Amino acid sequence: MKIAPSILSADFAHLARDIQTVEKGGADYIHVDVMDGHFVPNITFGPNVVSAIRPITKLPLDCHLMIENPERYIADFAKAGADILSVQVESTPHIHRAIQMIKQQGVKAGIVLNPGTSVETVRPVLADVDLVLVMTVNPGFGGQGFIPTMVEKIKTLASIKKEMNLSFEIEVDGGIVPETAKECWEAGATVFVAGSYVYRADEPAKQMEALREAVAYD
Ligand SMILES: O=C(CO)[C@H](O)[C@H](O)COP(=O)(O)O
Ligand SMILES: [Fe+2]
Repeated sequence: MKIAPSILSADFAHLARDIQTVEKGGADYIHVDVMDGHFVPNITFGPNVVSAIRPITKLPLDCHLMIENPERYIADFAKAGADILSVQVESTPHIHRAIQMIKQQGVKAGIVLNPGTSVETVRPVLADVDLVLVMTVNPGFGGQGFIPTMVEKIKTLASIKKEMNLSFEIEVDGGIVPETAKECWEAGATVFVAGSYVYRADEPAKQMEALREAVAYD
């Protein structure tokens, strides 16, 4: 499994410290939640913050764009140092074009499905992406409860992936704790975003270890 701590739950006054803590603790990616106050009712980081944190970690920056018409900012985020750029399929009428724009920047391309968006919607572009992120909460805020019906959706996606012989990662985001991580892993998820579970604790490294253990012993 890969663990991607979300800096949405970090202490913004000590972002460098909090990123380095999870890097030392064995994180695989740093998950950066970009929110514009339109697509979701919250505002967070822009490309300037991505370029500021780029030099302080070797980990890939996994940027989750929750912004309307993300095409406008793909080049900016790529130049800022994003390694994976994932766009919400509901945020643009031109998801295929957005994916191509991300790839032209030499960055890994991901697509994100809100809880109410079906996997069938993205079947025509699955062969073009490196990652599919299944939102397991409604996007906008950290600390929300996992939506249990998303497990079935992950299973459906994993079965289409197998049927089409594709190799994209299946990422889950929202309400990830050991119990939900285990369910998502068994359903076929491979990358686990965790914000509040990792950061709202005294020892983020121990939290990540607990996620790995939940998956290891089934
Ligand atoms: O995309 C997100 C919210 O829109 C965050 O990545 C997600 O909510 C992580 O937070 P938590 O693990 O606390 O649920
Ligand atoms: Fe996210």
